[in-house]
Amino acid sequence: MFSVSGIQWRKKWPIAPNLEVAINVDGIPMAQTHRKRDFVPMWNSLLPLSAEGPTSVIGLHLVRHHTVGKPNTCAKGEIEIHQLLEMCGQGLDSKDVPIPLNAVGKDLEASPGLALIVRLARIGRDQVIEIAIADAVEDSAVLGSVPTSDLRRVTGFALQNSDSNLVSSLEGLLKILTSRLDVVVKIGGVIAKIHPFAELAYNVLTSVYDVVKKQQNTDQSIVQLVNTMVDVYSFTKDVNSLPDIERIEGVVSVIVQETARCALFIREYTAHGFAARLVGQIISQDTQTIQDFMAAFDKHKQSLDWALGVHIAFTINNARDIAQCSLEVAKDTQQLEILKNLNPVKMNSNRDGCLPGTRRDILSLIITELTKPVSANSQNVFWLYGVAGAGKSTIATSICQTFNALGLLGASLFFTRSNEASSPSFVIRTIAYSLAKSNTQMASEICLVMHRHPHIIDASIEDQFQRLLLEPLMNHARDHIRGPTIIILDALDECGDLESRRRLISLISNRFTTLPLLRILITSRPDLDIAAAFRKQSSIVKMPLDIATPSSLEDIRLYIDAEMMDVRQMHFSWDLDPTWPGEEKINALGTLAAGLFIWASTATKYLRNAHDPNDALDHLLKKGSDLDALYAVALQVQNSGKTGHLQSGLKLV
Ligand SMILES: Nc1ncnc2c1ncn2[C@@H]1O[C@H](COP(=O)(O)OP(=O)(O)OP(=O)(O)O)[C@@H](O)[C@H]1O
Repeated sequence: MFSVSGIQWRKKWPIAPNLEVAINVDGIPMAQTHRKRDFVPMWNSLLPLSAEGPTSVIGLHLVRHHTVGKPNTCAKGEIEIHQLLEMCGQGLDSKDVPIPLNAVGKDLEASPGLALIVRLARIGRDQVIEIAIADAVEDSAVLGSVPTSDLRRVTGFALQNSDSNLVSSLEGLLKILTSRLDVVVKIGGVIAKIHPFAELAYNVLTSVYDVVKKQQNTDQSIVQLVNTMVDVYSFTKDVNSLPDIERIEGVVSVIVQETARCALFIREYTAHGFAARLVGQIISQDTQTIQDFMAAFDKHKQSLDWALGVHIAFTINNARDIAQCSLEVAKDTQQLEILKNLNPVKMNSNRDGCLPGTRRDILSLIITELTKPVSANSQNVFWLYGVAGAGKSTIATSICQTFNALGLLGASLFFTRSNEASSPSFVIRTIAYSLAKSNTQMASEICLVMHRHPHIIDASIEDQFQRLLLEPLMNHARDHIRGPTIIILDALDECGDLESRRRLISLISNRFTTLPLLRILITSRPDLDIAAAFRKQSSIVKMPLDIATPSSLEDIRLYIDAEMMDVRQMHFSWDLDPTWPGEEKINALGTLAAGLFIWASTATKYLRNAHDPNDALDHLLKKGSDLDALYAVALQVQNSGKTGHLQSGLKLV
């Protein structure tokens, strides 16, 4: 057991220094306590030591870790084993013993009372395991998120399987990591941009935990990786005392995104990777990936320590940059030149995603579905359908942003009727081009196809599908067991017309389900041709976007409430009350919207652009929920010359 007595810091720190005790025996490093952020730390750790004999010297260093830079020893002491045994009473139920320390450097006052308090314990191997694991899950229990029965079960498991220390320690580490992530999921309840990633990482790691429990073998490298993540998440222990969580929001959000990506990797690795490694297929690539993740987490830890310890605004590469770092990009310029011959079109979304805090359930459901482990017979096409203006494209935009940040986005095509590029004939080759751009293996495969079939872009879309997508993906999948790559096709009903998209719809419903590695999210209105083709296909997962659910109605209310801030700002000269137009009227508008975001967005645009916001609001409430009536009110005001900005809003509708 370790604590420290007589500690007097020379400086006043804004937060407690990060301390550990490092122990060596005869100069050989033996063990260290976990790091503790406390002005007077109590580690309470059990540290197994072994020594040559009674004259071996135990060296103890009190080490301070910094937010940046190397750790330094701030006090040290030493004692011979036989002295320690005498002081402790031969180790049987021994008493606390102070080992005097000398202050080193400028951190601590030299004080005669400065000492590490230790106690000897003589224990068996099983007890070592039991204590180590109980110690490991203690943190989770402190967080209140792990029931005691779980604690006992983990310990029990370790004892029964004391030959497979590695597995049990990975299991214990995963348990801590998920309980720490649970804290972050709860923080994500407040900071919406963290939430989807934290929830994804939590769900995936929980499933890894279930797999690991059953495995007899695992890799030391994965144990180290999870250990590194556990270390990064130590900040969750201080959540209640953190000065203000917003200050570290940027760093935490990057960490959580990295964790989600890493969790997906670990799941693939533990589920499929082990068998593949046995036949020696992907070992070097995985080793590199694990090292990259460890390096990234170390970097994030430094950023976090920096943000926690130094009270300055901290700017970090945005998530996109981080994702791009590990994305395999087709760098070969020659390859890029060949790929350009695919004549891809740009159909990116330039709109905003969901207002933070809205659409949580459906976003979480879609993310979970899209990230399920890839297996030969899993469903891989997901169709989100709903009436006009329900909010499908906004959801697709959020999903696109999420997977782009995770580095898992293969292609995204946002069709719009007014854009000539929204033609079925461009779809397959644009997907192929995007996939090639994001993955070097796919780039090589597709370039090979283009070399063999120089006129492939003039071929039928069925041929293009076979040669540019199916065959390259099959070849690619044989050698690379990796997480899913996401393809998004938004507003399929706006891609061409009934006649021109007939073959594309048939291709999607009959052949896309055979594509390995890809997960495809399609959104559309339930137009007859699309509904008829997808309805009968059991391998397509159908997700209705129901506008009448309580959560949809609550989301709209949240949205209107948020938009009113803009309306008040726009009409600052009216000196509106900060709560204008009041809860009752916001609820009335929410009821009129009846789950249709397009109604809410048109109505709030109308209020923003009106001359007299009170007058406009009364008009709106009188006219009821009919969209036509809403447009009529809007046009009436515009024709009377009271607004000059409304037309653009109406065009959008
Ligand atoms: N979760 C949301 N948060 C903020 N705004 C939203 C949200 N959902 C929808 N909106 C707003 O409502 C408008 C309509 O939404 P969206 O275009 O996503 O609907 P849609 O179902 O795709 O419609 P359509 O079928 O006509 O394409 C958008 O312009 C957007 O401003």
